[in-house]
Parts: sequence; C-alpha cells; structure tokens
Amino acid sequence: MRNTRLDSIPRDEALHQLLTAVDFHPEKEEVSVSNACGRVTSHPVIAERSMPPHASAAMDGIAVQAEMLQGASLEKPVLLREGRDFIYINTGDLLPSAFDSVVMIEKVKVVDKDRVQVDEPVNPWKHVRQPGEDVAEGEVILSARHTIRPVDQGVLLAAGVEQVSVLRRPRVGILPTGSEMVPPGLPLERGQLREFNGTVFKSLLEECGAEPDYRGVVPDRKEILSQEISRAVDMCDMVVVNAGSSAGSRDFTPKVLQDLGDVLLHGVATRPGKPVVIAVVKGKPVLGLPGYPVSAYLSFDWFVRPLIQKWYGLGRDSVHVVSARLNQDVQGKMGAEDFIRMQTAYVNGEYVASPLPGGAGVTMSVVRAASWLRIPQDVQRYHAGERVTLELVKPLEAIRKTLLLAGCDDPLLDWLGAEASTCCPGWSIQREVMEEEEGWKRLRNGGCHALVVYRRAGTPDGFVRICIAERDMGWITGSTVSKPVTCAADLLRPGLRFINLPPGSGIRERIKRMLEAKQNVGSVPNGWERVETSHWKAAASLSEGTADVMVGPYSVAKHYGLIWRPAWVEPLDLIVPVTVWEETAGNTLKKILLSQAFRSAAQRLGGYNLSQMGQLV
Ligand SMILES: Nc1nc2c(c(=O)[nH]1)N[C@H]1C(S)=C(S)[C@@H](COP(=O)(O)OP(=O)(O)OC[C@H]3O[C@@H](n4cnc5c(N)ncnc54)[C@H](O)[C@@H]3O)O[C@H]1N2
Ligand code: MOO
Repeated sequence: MRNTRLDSIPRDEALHQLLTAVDFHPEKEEVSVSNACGRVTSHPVIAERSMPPHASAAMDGIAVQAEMLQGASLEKPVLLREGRDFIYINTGDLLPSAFDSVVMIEKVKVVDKDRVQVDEPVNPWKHVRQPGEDVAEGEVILSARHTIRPVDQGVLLAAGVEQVSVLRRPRVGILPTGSEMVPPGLPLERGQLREFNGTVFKSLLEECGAEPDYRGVVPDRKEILSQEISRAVDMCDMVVVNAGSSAGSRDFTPKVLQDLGDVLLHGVATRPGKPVVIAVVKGKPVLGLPGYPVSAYLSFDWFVRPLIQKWYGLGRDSVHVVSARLNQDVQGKMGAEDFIRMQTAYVNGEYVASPLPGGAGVTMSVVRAASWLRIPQDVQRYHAGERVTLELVKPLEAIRKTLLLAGCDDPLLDWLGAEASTCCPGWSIQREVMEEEEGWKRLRNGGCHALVVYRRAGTPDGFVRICIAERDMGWITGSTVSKPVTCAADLLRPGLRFINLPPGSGIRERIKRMLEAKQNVGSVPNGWERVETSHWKAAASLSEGTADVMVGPYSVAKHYGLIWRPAWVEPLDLIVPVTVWEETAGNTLKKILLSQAFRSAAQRLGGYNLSQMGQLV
C-alpha cells in the first residue's frame, strides 16, 4: 500500500529531531600535513619547533655588532673590514653568534673589495628575526575541531609538525534510486534519464569534508532497495537515498526504512523539498531526499550538511544576506516555508531582485540564482516594491557586476550573456522575459538595466536605443507536419498543434494582426494558450513531436533541424536609460555588443543581420 499522507514538520524541528537522534564518535587518524587541507583537527596542535629556529637576517645587507657603529655619522663614518667586523648576509640567513644586527645593503657604502663604510648607528637586533618570531616551540598553533586551511598547512610545517591528528572523515553512502536513471557515462535510451543528483551530492559532500561513497543506481524494487540500504548502512556512517521518497507507487524508501529501522518523520513543511524521510538504522542516520533536483539540493543543505557539522563538532555556516527591492509580487504556499530562487542585480545604486521561473525540476533556476528568498510559513506573499532579505548564493561583487535585461526573448541574447565574462571579466547577464509594456515599467522603476524590444519606435527622452541585430522570423514546423506552414492563416489548419510564447510577446500580437488582416477575426490557432517561456524551449517541444508549429527566429530552427519558412524581419533593439548607458554597466554592454566574440556567436547561430550591431539608432 502506498503512503499518501505526508507529515508537515517545520524544517527546524525536523533538523532538531535528526540531530538529537544520532550521536557520533569519530576516530582520530594521523595524516601528513601536505594532505591535510580541509581535514578537521582532533586535538589542539602544539608547535614542535620555533620558526625561525634561530636568529636570522630580516633584510639583505651586512651583519654587524651594533656596538661597532656607535657614534657613526656622515661626518664620522665607521670603516668595517669583511670577516673581522662584518659579513655579507641575505634575508633568511642564519645570523652568526658574533653579530647582533643587520644593516640594510642600501645603507652600506662599499670602499673596496674588503671594506665598507656605514654612516649611521644601528640598534642591537635591528633587522634580525628572533627565534620563534613567527611561532615558538610549545605554542598552541591550532585549536581542536579546526578545519585546516592552506595557510594552516604552512604554519604546521613551519612549526615542525609533519603529521597531524585529524578526525576520520564520515563516509556517506549515496544511493540514487529509479529504474529509469542511468549514471553518467552510459548511453541513454528513450524513457531513461541521466542520474545527476548523485554527482551533485558527491561534490557537496567533498566540499563539506565527507567521503562520498557513490553506490550506483538502485532500481525500483523494494527487496533490492532494502538490501542496498542495509549494505550501505554497514559500510558507511550515514546514507543518503535519493528519490522514491514521495507518494508514488514505486516510492519505496519510507516503507523500506520503516522495516529496517526507525522513521523519525516523513515530510517537512517546505516547498520545494517536502517529501523528505528521516530515519535511523542501526544508530546511523539514513535520509531519503526528494528526487527533483532543486528539492534534492536544498534538502541536502538542510539535513546532510548539519549532520556532517555535528560529526566534526563544528558550528553552523553563517549565511550572507542582502536587502533588496522586489521587482514583482512573490507568492508563497500556505502552511509551508518557501524557497524561491532569485535573480539579483544592482541598478542605480540599489539591489533589486525577481523570482526565477521553474519548479523543483528546473536545475537551471538554481544555476542562475544569485540568491534565495525564504518565505516563512506564516507569510503568504511579498509585494512588488517591498524590501526583502535575500540569502546570497553569489558574492555581492558578482551581483554588482550583473546586468539585468528585461523584455523579449531571442537565442542571440543567451550569447550576449555567454560572452559577457570573456570580454568583461567578472561580468554576467541575466534576462527576464516579459512583454514590452511590462518591461518599460520595469525599466522606468529601476528594476533592470536595459529592455530588449522587437519594435523600432521613437525613443523617449532619457533613454538610448542600440541595435543588437535584425532577426529573421519564420514559420517553424517539425517532422510531424508534412505540408509546410507559410502564412498566419496556415496556423489555423485543422490538426496542427501550435505552441506560443507568453501573453504580451510580440509574436502573439503580430500573428493576431496578421490573422485579422485576412478576415480571421477572433480565430486563434489550436494551442494558442499553450505557452513556452523561450524560443529554445518551444523548439524542443517541436523537435520531440509534442507540438507541430511555432513562430520564431531562424537560429532555433537551424539548431534543431526544423523546417523554417520566412515570415518577417524585425529589429532586436536594446533600450537603456542614459544614466545606465553612461556608467560602468553601459560601458560593459557596449563592449560586449561590439566584441568580435559576440559577432561570431551571431554568425554561428545564423539568421541575423549584423550591419548595425552595437550602434545607436
Ligand atoms: N501525488 C503526489 N505526487 C508527488 C508529490 C506528492 O506529494 N504527491 N510530491 C512531489 C514532489 S514535491 C516531489 S519533490 C517529487 C519527489 O518525488 P520522489 O522523491 O519520489 O522522486 P521521483 O518521483 O523518483 O523523481 C522525480 C524526478 O526527479 C528527477 N530525479 C530523480 N532522481 C534523480 C537523480 N538521481 N538525478 C537527477 N534527477 C533525478 C527525475 O526527473 C524524476 O522524474 O514527487 C512529486 N510527486
Ligand atoms: O517537495 Mo517537492 O520538492 O515540493 O518539489
């Protein structure tokens, strides 16, 4: 029987239950300091030797007895003979016991092969590093439970420590489940999916100092899952089972864990990430994390990372936040804590943010996110214009170098972003697809740096218009259509499944006008309300045969090998406020638009006239 009722335990409470149910006593092991980066010390570490071990020169020059230079002046310089009164010495050299100070070479006047002259006195121990100046034998150099960093490796070696006692790394079993999942490197057949959460977990585990044990994909068979979890529990200190944690007919993880040990809870009050199972088997934590990649990623952070911190007895990581103004309303779900992936940029001296589209299956939303907006369980909605606290994923410096473009979609704009960092190091471009009217509002409110439009009309005062390219738009059909589509009226052909761009997109308006001009007032193609947010995504549906026809740029048709018939040519312009255009952000845009890399990308994509690229129009 399936379990269709999930708990709704607040995340903090779920974590508390997990952390109080398990106890770790990691063994200690000795590792060589050169391999100790990232390891956690088991004891305080004491310096075994002083650094420097002996008095040594801190500057290049001559070693002298300070006494000899007493009273030296311009009028009465002191003459010194090499070997008797001084020796030449270099930074770091041992200071022979006959000397107590160093005179910098700049202050030494060479008289002849054996003699030098110095015309000022020197204090005893001047420019001499005393034994133990850096670290003295017996000093505590690192505390217990300290994560060793590169600089710590340096001090350990300096202090004569070659082997350091660290806590054993927890071995964490990774068990991706699903008969349709295929590990990286093996060919995929239709109906199969690439298993990638396992790799994400593996790297996250390495990042937090654990030893991942990727145990391969477990098929959807209850007995096998049970066997594999048991084995993993025997071999590892903790186990992460991925997918099969929800209410599907093949979601066996909760049941299997119940049979093998104690299930503490099944279901946390979060979106995404709800179907988490937390269990203890033979005293070891076993977590069933949801399969959707965003949910998997988040729930790893909520539960696995703190477990590893508990293993080592480390404190929790601090979260860096920024306060930003919301570009639009953001809706949470009743009774759950929401985690929204946010685009974040710095426009006209202010941080602004908008939610990224996509559900828990859209990994790209996490890839693109600069920050997270956490909506607590008791908040339902944040409003446009409201200031919210965002948890940073990218450093503020990267956010300050992010150009946010609103407006229409085109594959060429992906390449504007793709080439941004090549011609302007550190810079990136984020886009938000929206209708022109909405885009103008956004631009005027300072919610983005620039607006991409497909119509060339008058440019209001205070803005400049730059041509990106002219694009060839056409009627695109896939292999499901035998007779090509060559005009708007053809879209009405019975049986054709059209795929559209979101309301407000230029294509919608133009097709409507074209149909009206042909006396087709009120008729729309079958599938008019079926929407994809980008030309790429619409073309992917045509290529897979789940839609028959779309209207879009030549570039996507070419990429997918779809049939393309010309419909119209339109400009792709960028509207930028003068205040932005004349600042660093505007200069960066200019540089990318005029770069050879961007031009070459447009030529590769095909279907663009580049004669005015990057010019004010
Ligand atoms: N009737 C209900 N259906 C679902 C519910 C629910 O409460 N009632 N919850 C939904 C939510 S929320 C989530 S999250 C998913 C998670 O379910 P599972 O943990 O059982 O995951 P699967 O269904 O096996 O996988 C879903 C999906 O995730 C991708 N996936 C899975 N494993 C991997 C992997 N190792 N690497 C990459 N991608 C993976 C894949 O696209 C799967 O199709 O359930 C909803 N359903
Ligand atoms: O819990 Mo699911 O992870 O909401 O998407």
